[in-house]
Formats: sequence, structure tokens, C-alpha cells
Amino acid sequence: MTSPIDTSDTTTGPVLSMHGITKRFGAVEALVDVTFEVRPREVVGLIGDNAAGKSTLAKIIAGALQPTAGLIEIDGAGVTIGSPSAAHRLGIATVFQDLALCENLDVSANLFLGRELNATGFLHEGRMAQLTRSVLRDLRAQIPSIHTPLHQLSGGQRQAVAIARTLIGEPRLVVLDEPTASLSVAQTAEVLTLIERLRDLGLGVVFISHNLTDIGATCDRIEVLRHGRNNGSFAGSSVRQADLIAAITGAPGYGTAHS
Ligand SMILES: Nc1ncnc2c1ncn2[C@@H]1O[C@H](COP(=O)(O)OP(=O)(O)OP(=O)(O)O)[C@@H](O)[C@H]1O
Repeated sequence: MTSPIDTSDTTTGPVLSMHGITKRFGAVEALVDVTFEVRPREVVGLIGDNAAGKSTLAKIIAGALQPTAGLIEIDGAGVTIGSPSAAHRLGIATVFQDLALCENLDVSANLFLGRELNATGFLHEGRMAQLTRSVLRDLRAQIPSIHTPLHQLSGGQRQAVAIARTLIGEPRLVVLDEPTASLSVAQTAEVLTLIERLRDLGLGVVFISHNLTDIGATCDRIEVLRHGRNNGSFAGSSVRQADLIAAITGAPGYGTAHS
């Protein structure tokens, strides 16, 4: 339960591979011929201006939207991610900005929300508590107690609970949509550390953000979308913010797709 794929070799094939992804909403082309890949043990930043198509791509990965065209592969095999539960079965976990947690429930109950363990018809609270502690230990998340109600936690701790919740399903890939938005500097640092832990656990991570400092500090690779198209791919370690901004805004040299 708490041992996601332990893949230490980043030369292995992508866990997620998307080619020619197009998504139309009527006349609106939200995504056009997009390519996107994530390898095990890799954090890929997905950035772009408002309406660039980031959330649409995340929703397609999460099974909440279907692409109009394109090919999706998980571990090299073509798949259709027809629903959020299909994504879950394929080892894809997504944390959207609303976190989808319950304020009045405690940490452990939130981790198992909607998928409580049953033993002879009863909630198996002891086992859920054990797994909750194990997942939080794997992440080294700073949570006061697994019995603390969610409404008593900080924004960063809530994000930690939402990220810990993804590990219950033994994911290969975790998609985080703006996980540091509206967090303090200290809470942001904690969440960035959690993202690095997910990578250390062998997972592929998609990190969507408008914050280029957070992206630059954490990502192995950064993919830029502009007007629904690929508009630049950068190695995280060596990237300059000016180059990211140029790709996001379409400065000269970055005005076309697939630069
Ligand atoms: N359900 C929908 N119906 C119609 N148009 C949509 C729908 N969802 C997204 N769009 C359009 O698709 C485009 C891409 O939107 P998307 O939300 O993916 O961008 P984004 O990069 O996530 O933006 P932001 O950073 O502002 O959240 C926008 O023009 C948006 O208006």
C-alpha cells in the first residue's frame, strides 16, 4: 500500500506518454497536437499563461475529460482513460486545487474517503490508521496527529493530506494542479519537499504552477504550453526564468509551437 513503484532508473521508458493530443470545446481549441511525457522518478513542470491548456491536459490525464484526438500510453501500452476511476486503476492520482477533502473528518478518514477498508462489513479503522501513519511517514509530512480534524490544519498541511491520499492507491503518476497557490512561504517549502519525496518514492510527478521559482526549484524538466500548443521544453537544473517567461509569453524565438 505504501510502496509505490521503486524505479531508480530514469532511463526506463515513460510512465505516461501523450502524442498529438487535441481537445476542442466547440470552436475553442484548448489543446492542439500536444506531446507530453513523464518518466518514473521525474518531476515535470507544466506551465503556461492563463488559458494555455494546463488544466485541460491535467483533466485528460485524470480521466475527467476525453481528448478529441491523440494517443495516450501508460508504461508503453495504449490506453483510454475513460473516467477518473479508470485513471485510478491505471495508477494515476490527481490533486486538483479544491483538494476534495472533508473539513469535519480527521486526517485518516480523509485519506480513505470514499474507499474505506471493510472487514466483515465494518470500517477497519485500525488498519486505516496504520496505513495513514505509514504513508505520512513515507512522505515525512508534518501533521500533528492522524486524528486531527482537517479544519484544524494549515493550508500546507491540507495539501500534505491531499498528497498523502494519492499514495493510498499505489500510484505510478501523481498530477498536482497548483499545489502551492495561496500558501505561505514556509508552507510552500513544505509542499515542494513533499513533491521531492514523491519523486524519491519512484513516482512520476506532474507539477502545474504559475510560480516559476517553485517550478525551477523542484522540476527535472519543464514543459511550456502556449495557446494550447507545446512551446518549449527545458531542463529544470539549468533553466533561466527569462527563457521560461519568453516561452510562456511568446517572445521572439518562442512564438511557434514545438520550439
Ligand atoms: N469546459 C470547457 N468548455 C469550454 N471551454 C473550455 C472548457 N474548459 C476549458 N476551456 C477553454 O480551454 C482553454 C484552456 O483552458 P484551461 O483551463 O485548460 O487553461 P489553463 O492553462 O489551465 O488556465 P489557468 O492557468 O487560467 O487555469 C481556455 O480557452 C478555456 O476557456
